[in-house]
Amino acid sequence: MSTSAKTLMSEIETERRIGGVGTSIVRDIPRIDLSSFEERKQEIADALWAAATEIGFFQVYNHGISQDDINRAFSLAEQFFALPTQTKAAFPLKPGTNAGWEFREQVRPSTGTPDHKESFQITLPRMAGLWPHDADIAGFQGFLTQFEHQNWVLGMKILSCFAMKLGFDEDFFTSRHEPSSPDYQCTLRLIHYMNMANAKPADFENWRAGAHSDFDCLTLLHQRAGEGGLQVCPGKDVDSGAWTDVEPATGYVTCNIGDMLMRWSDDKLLSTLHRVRMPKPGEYLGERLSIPFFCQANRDAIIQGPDKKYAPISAQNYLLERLQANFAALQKTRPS
Ligand SMILES: O=C(O)CCC(=O)C(=O)O
Ligand SMILES: [Fe+2]
Repeated sequence: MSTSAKTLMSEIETERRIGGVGTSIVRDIPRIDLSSFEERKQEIADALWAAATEIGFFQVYNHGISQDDINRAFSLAEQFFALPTQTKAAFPLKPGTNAGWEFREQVRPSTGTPDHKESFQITLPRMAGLWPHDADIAGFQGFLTQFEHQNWVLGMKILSCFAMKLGFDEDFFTSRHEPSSPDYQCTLRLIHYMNMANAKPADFENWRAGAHSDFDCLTLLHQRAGEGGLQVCPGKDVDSGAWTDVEPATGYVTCNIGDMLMRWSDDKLLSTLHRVRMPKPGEYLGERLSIPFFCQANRDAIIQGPDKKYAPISAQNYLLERLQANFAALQKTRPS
C-alpha cells in the first residue's frame, strides 16, 4: 500500500471509531468579518489561517451574498423536495458524479447506515438531463446557476487568502477551480433532512448525516437559524469523542476545510470531522434544509503542498483513492 493510501486508511479508521454518540463541549468557532475585503486582506487572511490551523471550522459574515438570494435558494430547495417522488426520480444521481437527486443513499464509514436525508446536487458540467423544468419549478436552473457562481466567488476569495499564506500566487486556487473547464467539479448541494415530528423512536437512532470529513478543498455551508444539529470534533480531540455544536445564524456562512486542502497545505490546514445529529426531545423536530457548496479542484489539477510532504497527485486520482478507501472501510462495517 502506498504511503498516501495508508494515510487515507488511517483517516477512515478514525472516522469509523468516531461513529458513536460521544459527549458535548463548547469550543470557540471563530467568526470572521470579510467586509472591505481588498483593503483588509492581510488581516482577514491571518484570521482565516488561525481558524483553519486550529479547528478547521469558522463562520464568515459580510461575505457578499445577499440574504434575499440565500432565502430564494432555500425556497427553491423546498419546492424541489416537495415535488412528487416520481418527478424527482427523473433526475437520478449517477454514482461518483455529484449531480442529480438521491434519497437516503449516502452511507458513511463512521456509521455504516444511510444518512437520514435526500439531496439534489449540482455540478455544472454534468447536469445534462438532470435539471427540473421551469414547468416543475419556475426559475430553478437559472437562479441556482447564478447562486452557484456567487458561492464560487466567495469560495475563491477565501482560498486566495490561504494561497497567499501558503506562499502561492493569490489566484493559485482560482485557476485550479476553473468553471469553464470540462474538468470543473465544484458542487452546490441542496439537502433535505426529514421531518421527525411523527418519526418512530428507532429513527432517532440514525444520524441526519454521519460523522465524516469533506473530500474537497473548502466547504461553504448555508443553514437556517433555528435548524441546528451540525457538530464538529477537531482532529486533535478525536479520541475524546467530544463534539461541539455549531449554531446557524442569519448572516453567517459556516466554512470548513476539506481533505484536499489539508493535503495541499502539507497538513497545516485542518479538515475536521463533523456530523448532523438528530434533534433531541424538546428541540425543533421539523424538516431541516441546508445548502453546502463544495470547492473541489478541477480533475486535472495537481495537488502538492509547498513543502512537498506528499507526492504529487491529480485531483481526480486523489478523489478516486478517497472513494476507494471509503468503500474498503464500508466493507468492514458490514457483516460478511
Ligand atoms: O447539513 C449540514 O449542516 C452539513 C452537511 C455536510 O456536512 C455535508 O453535506 O458534507
Ligand atoms: Fe460535510
